Amino acid sequence: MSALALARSRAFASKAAQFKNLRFYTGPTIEYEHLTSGWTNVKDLEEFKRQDGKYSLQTFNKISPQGLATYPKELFDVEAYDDAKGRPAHALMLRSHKIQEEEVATSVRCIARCGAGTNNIPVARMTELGIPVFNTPGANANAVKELVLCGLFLGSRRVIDGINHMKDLGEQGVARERVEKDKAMFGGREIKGKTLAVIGLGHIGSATARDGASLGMKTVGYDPGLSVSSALSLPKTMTLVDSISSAVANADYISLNIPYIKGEGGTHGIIGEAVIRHFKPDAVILNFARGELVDSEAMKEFLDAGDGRYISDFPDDLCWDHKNAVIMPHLGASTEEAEDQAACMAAETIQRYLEDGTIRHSVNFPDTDLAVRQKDFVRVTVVNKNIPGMLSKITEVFAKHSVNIVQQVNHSKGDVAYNVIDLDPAGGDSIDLKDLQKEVTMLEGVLSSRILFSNPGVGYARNIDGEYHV
Ligand SMILES: NC(=O)c1ccc[n+]([C@@H]2O[C@H](COP(=O)([O-])OP(=O)(O)OC[C@H]3O[C@@H](n4cnc5c(N)ncnc54)[C@H](O)[C@@H]3O)[C@@H](O)[C@H]2O)c1
Ligand SMILES: O=C(O)[C@H](O)COP(=O)(O)O
Repeated sequence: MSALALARSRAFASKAAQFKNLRFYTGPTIEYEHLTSGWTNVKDLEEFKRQDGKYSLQTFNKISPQGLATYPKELFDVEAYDDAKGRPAHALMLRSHKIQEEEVATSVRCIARCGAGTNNIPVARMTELGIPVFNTPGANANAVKELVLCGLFLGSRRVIDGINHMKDLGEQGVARERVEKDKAMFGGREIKGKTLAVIGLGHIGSATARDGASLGMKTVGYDPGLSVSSALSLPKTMTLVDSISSAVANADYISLNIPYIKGEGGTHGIIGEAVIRHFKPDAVILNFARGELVDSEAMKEFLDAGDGRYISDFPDDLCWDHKNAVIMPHLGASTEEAEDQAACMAAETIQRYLEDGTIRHSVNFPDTDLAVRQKDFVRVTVVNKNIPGMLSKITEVFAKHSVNIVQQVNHSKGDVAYNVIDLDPAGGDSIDLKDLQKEVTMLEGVLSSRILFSNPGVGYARNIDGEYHV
């Protein structure tokens, strides 16, 4: 185990001890239902109780064992979704698996994508259901950038064609006599001094631009949502422009590094005829972002017409066998380092959310971090629609139950708002958390609530279209 993984594992072991301490809680009585996350029929309920005291984490895809090892065994059961055979999960972890809503049980509190793109997750629907979706910004960026650089070289020199040709010659036993004559078929050009356009200057795009510049390339970039940290890391000589068409107009190499977003205003087929007509006839397009960004028909016409190249990390129905295309099997993030980093980051994000209610790296929920909960305090989290008047309705329920709120935070993002509220039970004789949670959860506009106290894996309730699921 790496030093980082070991440190994480120790930190979570100390958390486990904290949970154990709660069994010695000696404050006023707290009525607390062993909430079972919507598993209403007896068989499932029994199944869920089997996991009492632990979080259940299920995985899709091949997830790095180093990341999974950061889950303390005394707090987490980790298994593949397919092995769980319908047992409910508290959290799901995946890579490129296209997850369906029916794979997200009512017990699921969060989903983490070990990687950048979340287009394989129905994020809008998860928001409606009050489920945060996390990703791991930057965790695999270096791996992808290195493959983009590889694509840059593959696009400038006919290395793959040359290698295949040598195999043919070898089979015929004529390699030595033909090599010097035949190499004229595979001439190339140099990277230095050429122009690299980078579309999307986030973690991967900005790193690609930096390395392009250090190879002696002129760099041009386009990103309407450029973050301050990315802007500060761009090469000083980079020219920023205000449209994709302007960025690509004089580019010899074009790197796409933007997310795929379906629907109106999204990025489906963004590299279509209207943009491609601005390409230089011999431009090399590097697509290590998503296949759906490129209109295949328009790309094929471009490849047919000139000496342009298409280097892509994704299947393409029309260009896959084109002589000027190099298509790879989605290898960008498939390095040991990237897989470990993404899985460790996702695992930490999930653990912090499940244990403290903290939100970081979510694509649909606001960053939220309330100061550490004191040992005997009860933490309640509430997810609601981001509509006026919700906060006062929520706090009214707490006031009605005469509980003392000691600290709270409320943040919103898009259609959703998230509250973390700490209660001090020492003020009164008892807290009826069971009724309080039901009342809060069933407020119109509330989607779900959790009580972070007592055993892990209990205390989750959802309001699904006016029905209470615990
Ligand atoms: N091939 C792989 O294995 C692999 C691995 C990681 C990521 N990816 C893909 O690469 C994408 C980028 O990854 P990242 O880590 O750099 O993400 P990132 O979020 O750090 O950066 C994306 C950038 O794109 C910009 N952007 C969004 N829409 C744009 C548009 N229409 N035009 C120009 N810029 C736009 C954003 O403002 C942001 O700065 C991911 O969404 C994913 O689809 C592929
Ligand atoms: O968006 C991403 O992070 C990449 O496409 C990586 O996908 P993978 O984890 O399935 O390799």
